[in-house]
Amino acid sequence: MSVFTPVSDAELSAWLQQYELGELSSLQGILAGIDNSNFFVTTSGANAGKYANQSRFVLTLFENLKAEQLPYNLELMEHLANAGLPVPAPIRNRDNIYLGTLNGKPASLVTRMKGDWSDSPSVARCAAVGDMLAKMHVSGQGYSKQRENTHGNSWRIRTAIAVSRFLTDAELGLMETEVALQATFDRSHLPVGAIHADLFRDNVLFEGEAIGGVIDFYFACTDTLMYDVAITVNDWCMGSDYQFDMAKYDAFLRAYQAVRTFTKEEVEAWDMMLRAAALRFWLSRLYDYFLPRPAELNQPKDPRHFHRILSRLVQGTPAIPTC
Ligand SMILES: Nc1ncnc2c1ncn2[C@@H]1O[C@H](COP(=O)(O)OP(=O)(O)OP(=O)(O)O)[C@@H](O)[C@H]1O
Ligand SMILES: N[C@@H](CCO)C(=O)O
Repeated sequence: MSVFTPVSDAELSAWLQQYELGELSSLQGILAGIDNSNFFVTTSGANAGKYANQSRFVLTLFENLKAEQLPYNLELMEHLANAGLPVPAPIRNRDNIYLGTLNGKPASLVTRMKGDWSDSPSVARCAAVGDMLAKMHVSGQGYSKQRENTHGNSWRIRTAIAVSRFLTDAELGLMETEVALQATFDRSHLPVGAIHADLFRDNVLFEGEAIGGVIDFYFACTDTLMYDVAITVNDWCMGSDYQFDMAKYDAFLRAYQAVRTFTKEEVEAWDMMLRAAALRFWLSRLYDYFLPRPAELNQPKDPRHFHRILSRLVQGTPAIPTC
């Protein structure tokens, strides 16, 4: 379980007085998640007003992001929710503010989305995610705030240095080559916009084959759209043999392109985007595994998974299907 900052019923009840959501009915720490402290919150519900029909929320205490970094993410969620996409909407308090402080951490309540995630998605679910990601990218073009990717080039270099002593010679060779290649790869001609940047299987909730919610926008930033596609494809379409599952790969990329067509430059950059995405999560998992933060209980994710993906990707990547 990753609850880094505990919250008691009494503390939350007092905090909820700022909102028109009724009284606290239940508070439950969430087992999943490795970055923030998350809780399911149920209230008795408001009698009237904007949130009259809502009683199920998620409370997040942000463990790494500072309050001044959060408006980009929370207002992006609001922007996408207002566009009709199934994204949690931040709840505004009586003073119309959606971000507060609880137990010393920036904290926000958002709507609780319906559905469950699964680690073995069907081809139809992969297509649904391709479609949704493209809709988020298109809608994100109308979002005016900007935020630099905190996991970009300088982070890659810093993190590679920090974890280098834990790597074998072969791993270190691969990492140094890839960090250097990504540092000089020219992305300037690729379309940019608001990206989710962490759209893994555990961040999409399904009700049957329909998406009930896309969650966890806390790595969202302004970056190359194709990089976001690559992050998502590496997770959703990778087979257990570290080859892409071509039915999922084709379904995802066709569904995406039915909403937003890739440019010629994006198609040409595809293999480097897939490698950048694999490198990013190899690095962050290595860091979390070998240099963990103190937590009540924390289960770091396996870095070798992304080492294997990256090792496979450097041998070549399948073409993007044309529509
Ligand atoms: N708005 C929401 N609606 C429904 N469930 C949610 C919502 N937000 C979070 N959850 C639940 O909480 C779990 C953890 O949330 P999340 O993935 O945001 O954790 P995190 O630590 O912030 O991120 P990470 O994915 O980086 O570990 C999710 O798997 C999901 O079960
Ligand atoms: N999705 C990430 C964890 C959150 O950043 C991973 O699987 O490594």
